[in-house]
Amino acid sequence: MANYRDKVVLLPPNRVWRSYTGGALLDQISGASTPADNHFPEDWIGSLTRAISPGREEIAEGISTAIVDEQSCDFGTLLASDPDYFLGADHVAKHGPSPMLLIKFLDPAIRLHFQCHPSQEFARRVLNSPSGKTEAYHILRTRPEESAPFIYVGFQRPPDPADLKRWIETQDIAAIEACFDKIPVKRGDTFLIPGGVPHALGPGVFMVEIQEPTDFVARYEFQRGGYELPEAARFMGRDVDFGVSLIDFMPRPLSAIETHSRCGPRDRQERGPASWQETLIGPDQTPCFRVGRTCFADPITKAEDSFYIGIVTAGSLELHVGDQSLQLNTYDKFFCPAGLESLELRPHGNAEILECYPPL
Ligand SMILES: O=P(O)(O)OC[C@H]1O[C@](O)(CO)[C@@H](O)[C@@H]1O
Repeated sequence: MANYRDKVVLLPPNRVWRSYTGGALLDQISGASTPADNHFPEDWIGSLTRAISPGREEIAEGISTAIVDEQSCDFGTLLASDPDYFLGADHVAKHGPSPMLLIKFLDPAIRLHFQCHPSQEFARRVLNSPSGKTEAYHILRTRPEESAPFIYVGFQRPPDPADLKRWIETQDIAAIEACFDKIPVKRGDTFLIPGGVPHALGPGVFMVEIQEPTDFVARYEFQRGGYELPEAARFMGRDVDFGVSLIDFMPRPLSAIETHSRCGPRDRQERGPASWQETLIGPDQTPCFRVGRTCFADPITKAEDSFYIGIVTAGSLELHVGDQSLQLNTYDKFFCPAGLESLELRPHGNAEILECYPPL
């Protein structure tokens, strides 16, 4: 194993097949010569979660590779070599040797399927899993051809469950879509989507997704972008009643979305004359993860109580820790071990880091 102490761990691209299309921007970020949208619209970051994709059961897709001390290794093997150092003894005592976190870049070219994920309570009760799939979106940018970028987070007009079941069976997508209003999004917005809340991301919305570490999804739309979902991939190998049983039918008018789904920033703490750290999602909003952001134009020393996955969401900087010195650019991402006391960050102009923390 590489000499990993007193170093951050870099997380190179880890593209994952999905049933929707996108990824041209991710290609561009990683320097591909001919960026193109295809069925690899996501980059899973610091992932120990295996993707569940129809027809790809034999491929161990989703698990991240890590780079530490200039050596490439399996991220899970690295964490397992010293869980208390990487994750923190308190985290390991409470949650075991798993980060309990999954972060992704999502770069959809098309609107995603109408879908819903189990809540933690549903996952524990029905799926024998400690995690459901509560998720959060932090919008990074939107494609210029999308003049009114949006997401759907429902229902604004909840249907009767029996009607919804019929619309799913007959694929009356217009009727399903009519249960939602478009929620406009822009760079810097953050939304929390608890398990049980039906949703669909709009086209061209490039984001960081922070979520519980599972790939559980029920999809109510069977065809998107010319791809037909096999039956087993629609309701996690179960039937339409199971798919509908995941859904929370509580009405969520746009005013409630603004109050409950749109998050932060708050709890601003000054870190320098032109630098601060703030909370985007705190433990009072979900028990599943926490999200913060550091905006800085001064050199700062950054110390945290727990491990986190950091994503440079604007600008560029030099990161110094011990004898490690790294140049990080926009959309670079890294894992900062719990055992690492502090980092020195020297921005070139204005820079911004999104911090994705595990549950408490
Ligand atoms: O059902 P689809 O279109 O493959 O989308 C699945 C994707 O949707 C999300 O749940 C976001 O809503 C991602 O986490 C996931 O990878």
